[in-house]
Amino acid sequence: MKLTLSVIKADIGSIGGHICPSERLMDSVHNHVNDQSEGLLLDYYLSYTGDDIAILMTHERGPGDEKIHKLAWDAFLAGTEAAKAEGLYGAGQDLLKEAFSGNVRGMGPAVAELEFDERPNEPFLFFAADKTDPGAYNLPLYLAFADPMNTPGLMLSPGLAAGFRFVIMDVNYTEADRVIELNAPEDLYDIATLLRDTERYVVESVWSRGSGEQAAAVSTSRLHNIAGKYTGKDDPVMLVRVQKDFPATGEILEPYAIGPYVAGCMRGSHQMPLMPVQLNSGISYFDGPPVVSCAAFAMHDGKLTEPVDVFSNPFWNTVRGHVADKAIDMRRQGFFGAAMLPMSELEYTGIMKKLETLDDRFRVRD
Ligand SMILES: O=C(COP(=O)(O)O)[C@@H](O)[C@H](O)[C@H](O)COP(=O)(O)O
Repeated sequence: MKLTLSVIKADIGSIGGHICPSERLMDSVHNHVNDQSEGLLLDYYLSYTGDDIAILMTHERGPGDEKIHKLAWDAFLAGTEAAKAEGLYGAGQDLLKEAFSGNVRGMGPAVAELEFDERPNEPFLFFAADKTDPGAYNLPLYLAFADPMNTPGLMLSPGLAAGFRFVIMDVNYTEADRVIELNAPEDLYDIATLLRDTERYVVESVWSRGSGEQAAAVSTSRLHNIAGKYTGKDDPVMLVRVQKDFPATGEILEPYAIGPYVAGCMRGSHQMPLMPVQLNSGISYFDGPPVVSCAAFAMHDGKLTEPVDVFSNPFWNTVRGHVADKAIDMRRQGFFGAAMLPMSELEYTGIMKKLETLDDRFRVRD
């Protein structure tokens, strides 16, 4: 029987603006998952990153399973009630549809799922980001799975020698899922050509070409495609299997030391550096900076070990310092130039209305 790892996350309310869920909210989601897990889940783990709550679940029911997705949806509904009772900001924000219809995809919550035959030892990483969108993982995944400057395993390990297949989604296409499959290393320049455009092309999954096994799964939902207006950034989750036929944990983590500029932060409309943070960290400076957390696990027969908080290692304090410096530098230029996203990507419609009004006031000189 294959095992499935499902992570489903949502922003359903926060203390003090969009910064962090309350204890009562976390408890209500936890209680619901705990009460409903029997006979469905092998194990689960709950955490938050910024104001997003993620439910990581292990089970044998395969990706997209109605009962698993409903369990998470109902847990978020229970949490929303707790959020309303406490007057939290944005209660139920990511639950964009009235009624559950078989699967949370397209309903607001973000989903990433992996199905595999469990190895005798099964190490994997669970990433969660806030105040940014799924394109934030493009660079770390490219470097970890396709660049020997980052991942010496591509040169040194026979298990990685055949390279990796990237499945990339065009997230601006709203009619259906539009994807392309490209192979590293042969298609490297084509992969780079797409992944540089983080707002349109997003890595959905990565596969080992040697074993055929799936290495990574990323949530690719775009909330504004579902809601038709800004309802918060997409705040992506990701699962990555590591070691042996996959990159080592350290090779997956190395790119996060760059603190690359990503879309998001204040009002989802800025370019700010991505800060690796500890598990269960809130948001602060300029509704940001965009943050990413990572929990490392091992599992056996679907039972999870305790999480290891990889970005709590002292090494990452220096990185956080660099990222904070980059963030403050960028904020010095306010709305100017690269500090804000291009007009087409601005998450608030107010500026578009303003431009229309100003357009009427333009006149062509004789
Ligand atoms: O990006 C933000 C929230 O994102 P999130 O929902 O947490 O993904 C914030 O910067 C808000 O846009 C900002 O605080 C204004 O919020 P509103 O007053 O419009 O709710």
